[in-house]
Amino acid sequence: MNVLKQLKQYYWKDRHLLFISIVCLMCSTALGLVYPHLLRFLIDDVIKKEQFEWVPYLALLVVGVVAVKASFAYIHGFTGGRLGNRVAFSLRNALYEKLQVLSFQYYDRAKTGDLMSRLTADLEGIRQFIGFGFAQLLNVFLMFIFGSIMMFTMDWKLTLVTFVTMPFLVFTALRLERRIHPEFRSIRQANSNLTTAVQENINGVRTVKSFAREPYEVEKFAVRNGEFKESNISLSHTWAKFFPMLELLSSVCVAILLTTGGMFVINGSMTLGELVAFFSFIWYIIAPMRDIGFHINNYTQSKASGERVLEILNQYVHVKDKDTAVALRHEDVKGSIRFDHVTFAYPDKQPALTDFNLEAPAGSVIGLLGGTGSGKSTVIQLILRAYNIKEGRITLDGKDIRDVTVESLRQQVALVFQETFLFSSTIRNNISYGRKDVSDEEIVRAAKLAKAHDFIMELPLGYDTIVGERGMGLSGGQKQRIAIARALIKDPKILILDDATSAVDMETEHEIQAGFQELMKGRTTFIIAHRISSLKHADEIVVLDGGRIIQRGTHEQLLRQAGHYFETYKIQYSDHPDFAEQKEERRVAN
Ligand SMILES: Nc1ncnc2c1ncn2[C@@H]1O[C@H](COP(=O)(O)OP(=O)(O)OP(=O)(O)O)[C@@H](O)[C@H]1O
Repeated sequence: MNVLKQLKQYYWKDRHLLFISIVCLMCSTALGLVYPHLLRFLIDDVIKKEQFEWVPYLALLVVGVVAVKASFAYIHGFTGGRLGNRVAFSLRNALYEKLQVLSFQYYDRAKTGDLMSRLTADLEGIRQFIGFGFAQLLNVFLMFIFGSIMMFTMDWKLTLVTFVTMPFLVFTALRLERRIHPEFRSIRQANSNLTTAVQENINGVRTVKSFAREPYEVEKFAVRNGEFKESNISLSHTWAKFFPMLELLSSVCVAILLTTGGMFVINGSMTLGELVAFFSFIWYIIAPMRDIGFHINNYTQSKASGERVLEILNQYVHVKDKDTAVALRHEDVKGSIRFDHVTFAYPDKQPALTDFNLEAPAGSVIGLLGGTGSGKSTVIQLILRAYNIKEGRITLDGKDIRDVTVESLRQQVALVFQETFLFSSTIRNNISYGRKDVSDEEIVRAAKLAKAHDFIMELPLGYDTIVGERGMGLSGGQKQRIAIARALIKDPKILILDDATSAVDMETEHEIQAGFQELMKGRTTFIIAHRISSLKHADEIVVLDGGRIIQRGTHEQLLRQAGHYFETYKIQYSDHPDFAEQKEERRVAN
């Protein structure tokens, strides 16, 4: 019930639907109690006393009762359906909203397939339970109470005798609940593992095919599918074990009733009509007891689902605004960034940056160079406040970035990654993604600056061409140019190019960079690149190794020093005419 309590805010606002649904189900159940009385009347007062003129009235009454009962059932179904769907709607929105605010730290470990299964299968479980399961579970108890009251008022001795197996029935039903709950949890987990396997396989289809690893993938899927099957089989085993037991215990009740009740009728302490009515009432008790397994099943399933959904909703958000955080105004931001003795480690890892210091005045260009894993991307992530730092501070125009709202901070920054993600939408929408109101002229201007306009115009639908989620039909370089245009349109104060020109050839890189020269004016730019050609115009180049700065200076200064920068230069420019000249300059300088 704790899960239901935690989910209260999602269904409580529609409580009128819940109440109507429950009341209607109760009324429908209560009306069912009329039948046994009608039966008793038919046998004892009509058939035995040969008052057959009552039969048509009784038949009409039954039709009337059925019609009213059906109306209540309809209202129960209608309101329950509405309630379930409304709850699912608000939960789905809440989950999606939460997914937007969860920090990078969460996504570092999250599995897409798992998240998808929580947003779909688990939500469906909750919808079913809140819409119908809850009212039905309550109805089970009501049927039991109504039925027992009726039976006790008719013949309390017979009722007591009949109820002798009830404690065993309840005990078995409760044991069943305890057993199947963990099984449902493993089914849900196995289901999400299965979804993850499919999702990763589809996402990585090119890698799978290029390594000819289809058989391995099939096997991996078969293992997970096997786990899913085993969890389901284990559940049906439990079910198969318990269900006959519940059936047996309820049949014992009926047998006791028939024997004892039969004796009562024979010795005249009960009429035949009363026994028949009693026999109908006993189903009011047995049916809920026998179905309690099904309802408990339903309840435990949705409880397991609810736990998985709540796990996301209750997930801690690492990066969030302080109460005193101020929103930056775009026009006031100049863009100077400063790292002040920053040491940062990803969770459970060695520091990715150690005592990192950097001064990037507004409008300057900072180049970051270093081997794989040296910490370049981490510098960028920290500017965006993707993670919280524990030591040191990062400031924007002198303000600690923890004192400004995350949204307004990120609005000042535009990023172009090595890997471009395009949404399955038109090229126009992909370019204008970072801003709300953008004119076509601005889109074209940005595309021209990013050298994307010409190839876009060659596409059959131009800017209205729909690209797939992986930028279907576009080359790596073309995707990247769209990403560059997307960054340009944001008119950012801080521009970050994370290996942004790695997928384009040298000539295009040169062209794009010519565009960048204009773009970079008035913006602080961080360039991560492996090519010296992308960095050499930077005002300062920082060379990183193992999270520490090992060299810093301008291109010219660094070329005059022995070290990583010059070694990289040597490798990239060894067959370039400038190289001999540079070598000579260095020799003279040394
Ligand atoms: N999300 C993450 N979670 C945990 N550790 C990470 C994460 N991202 C990076 N790291 C670790 O931090 C260190 C620095 O990584 P970073 O991505 O900053 O290097 P990089 O210089 O950008 O490398 P590359 O050129 O290969 O992209 C590495 O040891 C890396 O394994």
